[in-house]
Amino acid sequence: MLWCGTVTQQTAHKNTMVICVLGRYLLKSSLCSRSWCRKSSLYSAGHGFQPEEIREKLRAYPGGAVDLLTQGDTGLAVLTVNNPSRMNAFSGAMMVELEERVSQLESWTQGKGLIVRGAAGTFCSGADLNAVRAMSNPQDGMKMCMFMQDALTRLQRLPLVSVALVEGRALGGGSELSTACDFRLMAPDSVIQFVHKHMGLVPGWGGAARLVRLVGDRHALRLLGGALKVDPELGLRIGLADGVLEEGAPQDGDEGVALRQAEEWLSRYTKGPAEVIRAAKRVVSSGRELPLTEALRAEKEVFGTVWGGEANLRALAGKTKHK
Ligand SMILES: CC[C@H](C(=O)O)C(=O)SCCNC(=O)CCNC(=O)[C@H](O)C(C)(C)COP(=O)(O)OP(=O)(O)OC[C@H]1O[C@@H](n2cnc3c(N)ncnc32)[C@H](O)[C@@H]1OP(=O)(O)O
Repeated sequence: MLWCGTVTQQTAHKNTMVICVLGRYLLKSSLCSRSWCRKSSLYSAGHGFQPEEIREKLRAYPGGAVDLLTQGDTGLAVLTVNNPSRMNAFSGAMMVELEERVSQLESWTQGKGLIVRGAAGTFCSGADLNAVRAMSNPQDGMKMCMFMQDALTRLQRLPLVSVALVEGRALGGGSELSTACDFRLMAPDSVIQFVHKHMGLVPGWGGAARLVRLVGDRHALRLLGGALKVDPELGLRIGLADGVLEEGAPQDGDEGVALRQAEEWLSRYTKGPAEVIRAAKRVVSSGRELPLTEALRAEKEVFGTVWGGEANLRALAGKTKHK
């Protein structure tokens, strides 16, 4: 790794800038050599995880879509679970599309923030029960479980600040999807409910592991054991919700109101150079997932990608005090 030292002369400054940019490029390319952040899967063939075989099986259950809109000017993206006739339940084909959208976002190097929402004013009612019935044998269930755990873990690890915009209901797998985002914003009348118990199940898309980390083991056990309906007040109290949208439901079906509120909320945490915002998410991800020593080493590597970087040098050259 090239060290980007401080410089005194203007010419040296330019050379150092070039060296720093090159050094950071070399660092970034090595940064995600660590399994925890690169696009590798949680599972391997040894676990019976054959992604292409599973995709083919899931595509046999069509319906709905997972739409993605990226905004180059703001660095914000909106991912919409779109199956309104089924309360945005995930068909098998939508599970495959979700993974495809996550892959697109993994390649979006200028991305800073992500809003995950549902169409038609409701979030997501989990897996499509018709698909669930058709895949109820243990082998298919395990394959769907590994596929969705992998896709949602990769979504959570994106170097973008993500927020679930929860309107209406987030049930079952829908509640699990909300936990794969960094934050959750809830509409005043919305509900997050881990209904799995009523299905004779427990979460299978990674929602239990993430819920314990979000709210602690005791609240997690209450939500799973009791299939409790989490409204915004309870969500804020236990730390599952990070904000509540203002009253004043969308007028005349203007779904945009909630989305605009979510964009404004998220922009507080994504304003600034993309490389800095993405680095912030990376160091938090490593702190969230790794043992301390490894997290410190990962932090050092990420720090090296911004130390002496354009944003850093610009800030150092500037005279502005930070409010
Ligand atoms: C690991 C994930 C886990 C798993 O895969 O094991 C799951 O996520 S399993 C699924 C867990 N989700 C549920 O159990 C929710 C089931 N749905 C409901 O409880 C209700 O539909 C509700 C509360 C979402 C909405 O109720 P409401 O009365 O407002 O509307 P309807 O029930 O009439 O629903 C409208 C329409 O949508 C269909 N629908 C809703 N949810 C699903 C779903 N998960 N899969 C398939 N279809 C769903 C519902 O059948 C209605 O269709 P219609 O043709 O009009 O009967």
